[in-house]
Amino acid sequence: MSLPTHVRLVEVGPRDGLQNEAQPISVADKVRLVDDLTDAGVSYIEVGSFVSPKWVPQMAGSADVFASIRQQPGITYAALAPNLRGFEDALAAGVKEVAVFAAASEAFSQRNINCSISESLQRFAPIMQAAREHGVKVRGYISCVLGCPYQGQVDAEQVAPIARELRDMGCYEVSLGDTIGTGTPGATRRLFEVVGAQVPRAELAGHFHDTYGQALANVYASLLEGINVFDSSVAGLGGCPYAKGASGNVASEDLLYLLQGLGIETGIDLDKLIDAGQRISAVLGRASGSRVARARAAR
Ligand SMILES: CC(C)(COP(=O)([O-])OP(=O)([O-])OC[C@H]1O[C@@H](n2cnc3c(N)ncnc32)[C@H](O)[C@@H]1OP(=O)([O-])[O-])[C@@H](O)C(=O)NCCC(=O)NCCSC(=O)C[C@@](C)(O)CC(=O)[O-]
Repeated sequence: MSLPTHVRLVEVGPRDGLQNEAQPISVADKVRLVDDLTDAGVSYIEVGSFVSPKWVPQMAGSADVFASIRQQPGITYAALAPNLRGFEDALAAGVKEVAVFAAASEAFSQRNINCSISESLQRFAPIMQAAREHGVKVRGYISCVLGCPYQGQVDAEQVAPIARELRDMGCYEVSLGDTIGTGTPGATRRLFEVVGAQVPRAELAGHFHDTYGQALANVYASLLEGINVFDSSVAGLGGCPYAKGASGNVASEDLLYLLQGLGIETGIDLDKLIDAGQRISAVLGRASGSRVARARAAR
């Protein structure tokens, strides 16, 4: 398969990246991060989550963040919604696109959203209905597609029917999440072969955490499978509160560097993206998780 000429990056740093941070991060710092990403030319930014603050305290101020970010036309500013309550809160905050999140492993589903996989899909049904009524687009996530922190191995055959169900319910795209980063390029290719037989590849995205250092290789394997949308996190921020030891997503700067090297367009300015990552890393008081950003800083 030939490589695409254009890839869409879904920047999840402000949500997936920050949700696991123990230290308080001010609304102003979150707003600054989103605005910096807008200025860098990112076309899709996941800004926050309308989840229970008891479960994920760091996302509690998401409505305040939405109220203060500088929204530019043509850019999607999205949020997670686990249930109808979350969807309604997102709607009240002016959110135009939400993401629902399921898991490929029963154990992870219970730890993350306190219900079984099938119950989670039932919970999404009223969200899909309300979203249709309000003209809100819905993206779907599936976690643990290449391994689960509680159950271990997850087969692609477990992922495919959930992806198909999310699509049938009305998700315009389903992002397959390697939550604990154990996936390898071989397993990634097989995953997209199996899931791609049930859901068109143009409606699938890759979401790779870099815990085992495989994320960029998995992106490349996905490109070879015809996948054109990837989630990433500026400065490699992140980890999942319900996957102990999981590190951040593939760093957006490193992903962009890879894509630029392949001649693939994204519309994003690498220097500005690096600046955005350096600024939030300074707020967090640690070095950027992006190797490209660190290499540039050392020059
Ligand atoms: C789904 C629930 C709410 C179920 O949690 P529950 O305890 O079963 O829910 P409940 O309906 O029994 O409600 C319990 C309390 O939460 C409140 N509540 C209920 N819903 C909401 C809401 N939407 N917003 C705010 N508050 C809410 C509700 O009002 C009540 O408050 P109380 O009466 O105790 O004061 C909970 O488990 C939850 O919020 N989980 C979120 C977990 C999460 O955000 N995980 C991280 C995101 S997923 C991820 O990172 C993976 C991904 C997407 O990146 C891909 C990958 O890497 O794999």
